[in-house]
Amino acid sequence: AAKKDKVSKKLIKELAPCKAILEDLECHDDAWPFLLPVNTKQFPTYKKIIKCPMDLSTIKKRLQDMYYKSREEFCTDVRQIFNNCETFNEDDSPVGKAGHCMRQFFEARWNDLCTS
Ligand SMILES: Cc1ncccc1N[C@@H](C)c1ccc2c(c1)OCCO2
Repeated sequence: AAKKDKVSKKLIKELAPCKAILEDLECHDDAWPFLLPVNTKQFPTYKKIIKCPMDLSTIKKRLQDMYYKSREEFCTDVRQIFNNCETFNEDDSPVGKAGHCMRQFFEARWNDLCTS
């Protein structure tokens, strides 16, 4: 039991900063395209083109459900949002530009975390 407690304490320590980063992403001016899963009725080709849909509300739920076993798993899901955005949207489209801006914001926050 002691070993397990050590692991879960480490995990809470690791994932607490991820929750803070997620909250900052959610309230960013350019977060609007990424707050909820892309509506595949509104974008019928999305499901065909994007194999791993991801959005901020899904990541929030996964954090709450203790789905992530490490900080890296959280980071991979966030990057999935921006990779999907680049695949589906033109760079100079409103959504494409928002994706590049949000990715830059995230990677800077992620670096702070990893160098803190
Ligand atoms: C991130 C993303 N990638 C591809 C397609 C959509 C989206 N986001 C949705 C919310 C979205 C983004 C932009 C919209 C929209 C919905 O509905 C209509 C007008 O513009």
